[in-house]
Amino acid sequence: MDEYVLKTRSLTKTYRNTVALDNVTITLKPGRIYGLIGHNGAGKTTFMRLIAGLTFPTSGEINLFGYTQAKHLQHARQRIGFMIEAPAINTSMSAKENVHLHRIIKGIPNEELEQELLALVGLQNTGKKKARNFSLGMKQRLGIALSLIGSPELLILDEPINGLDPVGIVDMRNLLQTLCAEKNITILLSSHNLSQLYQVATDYIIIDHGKIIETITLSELEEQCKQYVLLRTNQPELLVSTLEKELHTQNYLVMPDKSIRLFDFTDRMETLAALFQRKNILITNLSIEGNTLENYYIDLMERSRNV
Ligand SMILES: Nc1ncnc2c1ncn2[C@@H]1O[C@H](COP(=O)(O)OP(=O)(O)OP(=O)(O)O)[C@@H](O)[C@H]1O
Repeated sequence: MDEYVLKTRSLTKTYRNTVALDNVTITLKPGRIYGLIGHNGAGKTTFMRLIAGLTFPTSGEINLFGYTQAKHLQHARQRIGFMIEAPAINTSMSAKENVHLHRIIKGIPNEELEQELLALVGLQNTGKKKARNFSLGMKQRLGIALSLIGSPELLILDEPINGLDPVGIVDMRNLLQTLCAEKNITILLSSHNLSQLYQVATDYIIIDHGKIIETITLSELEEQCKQYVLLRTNQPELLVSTLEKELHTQNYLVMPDKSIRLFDFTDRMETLAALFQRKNILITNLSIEGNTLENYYIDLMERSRNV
C-alpha cells in the first residue's frame, strides 16, 4: 500500500539570488523518524518552513496527508506540529503556564492534556520555575510539548538536539523514540551532524545546496559503515576453510584481490591471530577497516559536489 504522510514533488524555493531548495521530491511514510541532514545553509529550515506553511514554494507541490490544494493544505496542517528555529515559549512563564496558554490559543478543551504533555517531556516537576531559568534541553522539551498540543500525526523539529549536553541528548533521543513508538507520530528532524542522529532516525535524508543527495535507511547506513577485519594471506583458501571450520562463520567476503573481509570477530583480534598461528597460516595483514559515519558523510558530500 502506498501509505504516506507527506510527499513533495519538485519542491523549489528561491530567494532573490539564492536557490534555497532545489527540486526536492521525497516521501515520508508513517511511523518513521526521518533525519534531515545537511551543513549550515543546506536548505533544511527552508524545507521545514515550506511544509509548515510558514513560507510559500516558488514551484513544485506539497502533498500532506493526500491534500495538495492551498485551502485543503492549510486544513491538513492542523495535523502537524512543529518547532522551527527557536521554540515558541514565553520565558517569563512556567512550563505549565506555557502549555496552558498554547492549549487555550489552539482552542483545545482537554485540560488534563497539560499535565500529560509535561509528564511526557519530563517537565512535570518544574513547578513555578520560569522557562528563562531552564536548561537548553528543558527549553527544547517544552517547545516539543507545545508542538504536541494539537495531537499531531507529523512532528517537524528543526535542530532539536543542537547544543544539548550528553544527558540532554539522551533525554531527547528517548523522547523522540517514545513519541514515535507509543504515540505513533511520524517525525522529521534536522541536524547538521549525521552522527548526532545516528540510531535515532530510521531514515536519513542528506541535503546539500538545496538538493537531496541521498536517502538511506538506518540499516543501509549501518551496512555502509560496517567494520570488518581485513585479512591478507597467500593461502586464502586455507584461511577461508579455517574460518568456517574453526570459527563457524561464513560472514566474510573474498575480494577480487583475494583479500578477505571478515565481518565477525572484529573485537577478537587476538583470537584470530592465535588461530592463524596455530594453523600455520601466514598472515600479511590483520587490521580493522570500514567506513566511519563521519567518512561516509564526507565522501558523500565530495561525490555529490564532483558530479
Ligand atoms: N529569508 C531568506 N532570504 C534570503 N535567503 C534566505 C532566506 N532564508 C534562507 N535563505 C538562504 O537559503 C539557503 C538555505 O537556508 P536554510 O536556512 O534553509 O538552511 P539550513 O540548512 O536550515 O541552515 P542552518 O543550519 O544554518 O539553519 C541559505 O543560503 C540561506 O542563506
